[in-house]
Amino acid sequence: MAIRLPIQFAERMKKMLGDEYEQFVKSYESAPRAGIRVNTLKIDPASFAEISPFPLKPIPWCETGYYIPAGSKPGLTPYYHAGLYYVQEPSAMAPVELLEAKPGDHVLDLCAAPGGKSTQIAAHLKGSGVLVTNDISTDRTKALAKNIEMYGVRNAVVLNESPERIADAFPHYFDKILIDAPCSGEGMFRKDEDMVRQWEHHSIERCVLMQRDILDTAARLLAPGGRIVYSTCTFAPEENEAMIGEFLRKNPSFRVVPIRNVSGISGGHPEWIEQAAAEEQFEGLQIEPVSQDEHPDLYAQLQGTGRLWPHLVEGEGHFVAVLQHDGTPLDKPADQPLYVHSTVEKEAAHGRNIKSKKQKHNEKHGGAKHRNRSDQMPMDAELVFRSFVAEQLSVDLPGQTILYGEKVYQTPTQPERLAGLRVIRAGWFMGSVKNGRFTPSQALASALNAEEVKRSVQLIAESGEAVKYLKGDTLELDEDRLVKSGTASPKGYTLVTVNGHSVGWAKWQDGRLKNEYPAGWRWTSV
Ligand SMILES: C[S@@+](CC[C@H](N)C(=O)[O-])C[C@H]1O[C@@H](n2cnc3c(N)ncnc32)[C@H](O)[C@@H]1O
Repeated sequence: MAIRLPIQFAERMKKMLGDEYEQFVKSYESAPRAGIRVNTLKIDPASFAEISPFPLKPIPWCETGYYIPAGSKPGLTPYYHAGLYYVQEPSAMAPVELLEAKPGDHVLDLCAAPGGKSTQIAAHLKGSGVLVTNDISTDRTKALAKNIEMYGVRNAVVLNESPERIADAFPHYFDKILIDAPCSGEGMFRKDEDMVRQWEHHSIERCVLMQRDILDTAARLLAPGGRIVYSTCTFAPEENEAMIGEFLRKNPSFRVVPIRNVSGISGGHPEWIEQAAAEEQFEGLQIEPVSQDEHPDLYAQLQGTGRLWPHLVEGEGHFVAVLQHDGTPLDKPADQPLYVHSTVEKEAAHGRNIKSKKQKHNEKHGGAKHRNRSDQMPMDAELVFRSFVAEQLSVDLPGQTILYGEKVYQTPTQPERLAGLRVIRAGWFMGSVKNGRFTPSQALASALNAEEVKRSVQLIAESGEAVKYLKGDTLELDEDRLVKSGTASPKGYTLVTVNGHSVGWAKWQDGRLKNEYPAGWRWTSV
């Protein structure tokens, strides 16, 4: 066998799987399956298939997901830098498909870093509605923010918070909540052998306590009639069926939506809770077994949760449960006065608004849904930003414009909700105003397309010039390569695209394209 599985894990899996165990353990002899998910915010799957650097084979449970051959190096192509796809473990693509987020929804991804599932949710929202994406780890939130920006998401707020503090600021606000819970990671053994070594330290008990807290808090964040999808990449029933059983007992206004007819997804196993409880595996965790005789309805619901197995599908393994609220009133109305934390964080304290003409008109004439208590953004900063937009862009900016320090954002939510929270991105980051000048951000470039700017230049992936740009080089470039709208001068910020897909900014002058691609984003391999 290629991987030495922890003995305790192997013994437990043998008891759980019985005759199927041999097949399960054999799956560890083959290589993990690699997958990508096409970013439909930037390209449709059929158009991507025409330019894909590797052969694509559809993943049955995700319309935009594809297997790619082992050893494909998907992180080393200009299209990766253009955010045309996300490299994602295939079974991890299932939960978001079951969340059924649609344009206009308010969606929360509570445990989101590094952003695989958040970028998938954003694709379902198609730029409309609100995505609040959060992770408790400060370090991992940096990767989350970068991925949100690389994938061209315009309607996301990125937080680095505890679920409790988000629940204080957004009580019963979300139509859909994803909990991709921290877990003991048993489904990661084949992909990352380090996870085998870490398994002993990632005790199931510790994970159960975290998962319980997160699930309890999610119920305070959901709007009546909303949906929670809970997922893990582990096989332990304590973290899966037992966790959902406990949640349903505490929250009778929720029911499991059975996962049926989704190719590759098998049913949940409530009998494993009883089996494990009988063997006292739950000592100290206070998880009650679910018996088919005594709790037939709960038992049947847990059978409707889903499992992806490495010996049954091409993927590493996942658990997923869809929890639907019945719409009865929850404890607090969704539009109750906003809670404002007493310790307002430095950045949030500086959150000030630039009001659009429409917002100002609404406020004057009493038509605004929401009045802002923050200070007005200084007129000079507003003018600087607005004149950049007028001179350089041809786009309707979504949401409300706000200033955090020097940084300008278009936020999809009410800025007051963010006061006191650790905000990593208050919305789509436009750029910074400093000394009377506006510098556009990388996030602005990666979410725009060539039709939305006054000046763009197309670099060709196959010619090598795209890689040169991505490495930070200055390019020699004739003026006639610039695509300008109307009477725009050739000088100034130019959107750089790779075969038509935006990657960053540059400035053209006298036959040279000065590189504005940020150092932290550059292509570093030779
Ligand atoms: C399985 S990973 C998430 C992977 C991510 N959903 C994706 O698709 O890229 C679980 C994440 O939960 C975060 N986490 C752990 N405890 C948390 C908590 N109490 N609240 C929010 N996030 C938490 C961890 O930092 C980790 O990034």
